[in-house]
Amino acid sequence: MSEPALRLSGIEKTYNRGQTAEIRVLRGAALTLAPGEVTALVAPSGAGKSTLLHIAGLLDVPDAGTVEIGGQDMTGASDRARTRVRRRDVGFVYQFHHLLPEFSALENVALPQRAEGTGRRAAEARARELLDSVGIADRAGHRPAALSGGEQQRVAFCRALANAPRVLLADEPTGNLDPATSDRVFAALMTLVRETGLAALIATHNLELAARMDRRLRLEEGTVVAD
Ligand SMILES: Nc1ncnc2c1ncn2[C@@H]1O[C@H](COP(=O)(O)OP(=O)(O)OP(=O)(O)O)[C@@H](O)[C@H]1O
Repeated sequence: MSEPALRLSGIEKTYNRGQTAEIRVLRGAALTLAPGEVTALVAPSGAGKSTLLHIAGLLDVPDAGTVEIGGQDMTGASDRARTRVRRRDVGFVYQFHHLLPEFSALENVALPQRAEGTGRRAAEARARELLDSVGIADRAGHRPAALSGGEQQRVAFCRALANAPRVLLADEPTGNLDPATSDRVFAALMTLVRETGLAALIATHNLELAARMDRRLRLEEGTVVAD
């Protein structure tokens, strides 16, 4: 088997450690994502899926356990190394899109590529292609404030994929979308996954969507179990 795109093992995370309000969110959570596979992460609200996604995406550090991305163990890596791997290998779609308000949709999608040294024309051409794949090429010149919630979500999705990451981590990426648009975004994702060997972990409450993914995992009492 090829090397996992992402491997988490023994992940522990407690908020407010040592205080009376201590919350032990992750208790030995573990999962492995293979390239070219879309995995659903289903969890009730508050179960810790955002915490797990942030740790997997190197935005937060666990109290214990290891995070490997593309076979590289990130435990104890410097902030600089974590930032480099995050930018190059991880795409993130957040629940709230975090688009930059002063830039157009096209620029928002092109920026991560520019940060990695891609020239403007090439970055914008790819951005346009991605926006087209989710049906919003005609909105490329609009700023986020002039886009609907669902359009913003699609821009965020394109931005996450702009640098052709190894791993896509998404928190309710189709939450604001109507069923037809959600299908379209999901189809675009599946095409990319099959074409590029991207590994995707998609947190969702939508069981119908989860049923269409390759694999389903559940976050339960701080551990990850197969559904
Ligand atoms: N920075 C923090 N400090 C203290 N507690 C936190 C912090 N972040 C999250 N928590 C708590 O940890 C638990 C898990 O939070 P998390 O955001 O990971 O849940 P979630 O499964 O993503 O929830 P939702 O589906 O509602 O977004 C919750 O009880 C939350 O209140």
